[in-house]
Amino acid sequence: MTLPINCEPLKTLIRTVPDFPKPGILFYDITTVLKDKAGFATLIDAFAQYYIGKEIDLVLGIEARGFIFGPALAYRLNAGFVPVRKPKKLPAPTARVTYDLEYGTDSLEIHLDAIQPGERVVIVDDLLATGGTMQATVELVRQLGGEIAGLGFAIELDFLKGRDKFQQYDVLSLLHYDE
Ligand SMILES: O=P(O)(O)OC[C@H]1O[C@H](OP(=O)(O)OP(=O)(O)O)[C@H](O)[C@@H]1O
Ligand SMILES: Nc1ncnc2[nH]cnc12
Repeated sequence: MTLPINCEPLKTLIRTVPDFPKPGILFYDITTVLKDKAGFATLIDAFAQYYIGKEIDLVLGIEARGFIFGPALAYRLNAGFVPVRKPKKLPAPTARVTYDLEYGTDSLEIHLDAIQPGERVVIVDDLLATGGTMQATVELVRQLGGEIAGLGFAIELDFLKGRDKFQQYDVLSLLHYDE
């Protein structure tokens, strides 16, 4: 069996910004790893290695930062890509869910015809904090009858315990932070 890709060295490429976007929030900025060609490739390779062979039909990316990882991963898995978007961006009929964030509330939408019942879906995002965003997306997939094969994050903020919301799912986080 191939050893999992160790992403730990990429922590040196992730910038933390205090008090963004609000006082008291330590923001994990991925732009600094994205612009590093080996860093970005390592993240996509690590996701791909985990999901290859799991018969994934669709990769869903959550606006905005899930759009960075989702299409690259979908290409590697020979899967389709579906955008999950902030309200009023998608042109055709949608399902919508409203949710709480670490720093506010928001809504997400998906096209009603984006997933056929029984299709196997991986949902990706850059970061798991409270899990509200992913929980809303899981609800959208459930409404459309998709089968959730996995939830993938580049970064997990372990101390916010967002993972507890997804005990029945296969959650992959490439990097973990304890504070
Ligand atoms: O686990 P949660 O507490 O829900 O937080 C995680 C979400 O928050 C951030 O997105 P944000 O809502 O800031 O939107 P953006 O990607 O458009 O900046 C991040 O990219 C995740 O999607
Ligand atoms: N602390 C954080 N840093 C980056 N993105 C986030 N999304 C929610 N919390 C975040």
